[in-house]
Amino acid sequence: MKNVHFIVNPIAGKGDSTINEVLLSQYFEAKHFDLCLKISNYPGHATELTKASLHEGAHIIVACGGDGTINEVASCLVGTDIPLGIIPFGSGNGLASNLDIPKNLCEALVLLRNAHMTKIDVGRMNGRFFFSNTGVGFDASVIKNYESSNRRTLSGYLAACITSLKQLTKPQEIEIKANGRKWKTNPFLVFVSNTNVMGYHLSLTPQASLQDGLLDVLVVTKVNRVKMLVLGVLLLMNRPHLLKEARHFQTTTLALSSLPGTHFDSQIDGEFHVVEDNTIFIGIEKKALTVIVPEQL
Ligand SMILES: Nc1ncnc2c1ncn2[C@@H]1O[C@H](COP(=O)(O)OP(=O)(O)OP(=O)(O)O)[C@@H](O)[C@H]1O
Repeated sequence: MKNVHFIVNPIAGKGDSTINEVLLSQYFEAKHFDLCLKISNYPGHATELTKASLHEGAHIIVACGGDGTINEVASCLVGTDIPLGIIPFGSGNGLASNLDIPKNLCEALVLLRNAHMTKIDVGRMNGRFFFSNTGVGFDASVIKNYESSNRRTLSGYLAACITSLKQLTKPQEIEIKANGRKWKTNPFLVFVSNTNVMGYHLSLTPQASLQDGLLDVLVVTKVNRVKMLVLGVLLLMNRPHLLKEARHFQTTTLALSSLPGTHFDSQIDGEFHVVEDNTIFIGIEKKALTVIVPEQL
């Protein structure tokens, strides 16, 4: 008998998920599977529910939501043998897109039932895990505006980009250390990714792989508004690295530091996060999470 626990974020995406016990029982026969469906009632609740599921002996834990919900659930599974299942109910669904997990609920349930597994890398930013991406600068500002707009759609995301452009101030100078080198720059954004999609099928790092043990980093130095528009167009074409001011590299560690007394606004897997410090250390844990994926992956 396999215990499969589903943790559902009811507000993810359009907030219209139709998952229920009756539907699940059509895919998971009662003689082989013991199912448990839990609903997240507030931010952070999915983490508490996942920890409880681990104590209750779950064999598989399924995050039903977007990258934020996956982050809350998967952070409890890193380094364990308990596989993460994903039902992509989110808006952007960066990790699910990279893993080719279908958005269609029935197809995603068939995939879970087949339970083909693989291991993926996990990013860590100052002790917090990320599975898709993290970033500072313009990227964090967009997520801050996106969250406050309460419109978790592509048009809401684009509107947040425009608001962030209007609010743009002179970027602070930071020091970046990676691959044994260090340099100072005033970046428009520093984006660090484990996945080749950041959400909505858009990508700042189309060459990234979930299984190469490397972080893909895109640093865009100070740019004027025209260049920002060019970056926006290149982003829509998934070719942001073609911008002259964009520098892409791969690394296993990355350290960012700003002047003493300052702090970083960041985003982790699409959720706004204030780093109460002037240093950020980002690393990668190779193949530290087991995930249920399509057989051909
Ligand atoms: N009942 C709830 N009410 C309000 N917020 C919740 C609730 N349950 C979870 N959350 C929070 O909702 C946030 C957004 O969830 P999630 O990222 O899964 O959806 P999304 O933003 O639509 O998808 P994506 O990140 O893929 O764009 C998460 O930060 C999570 O902490």
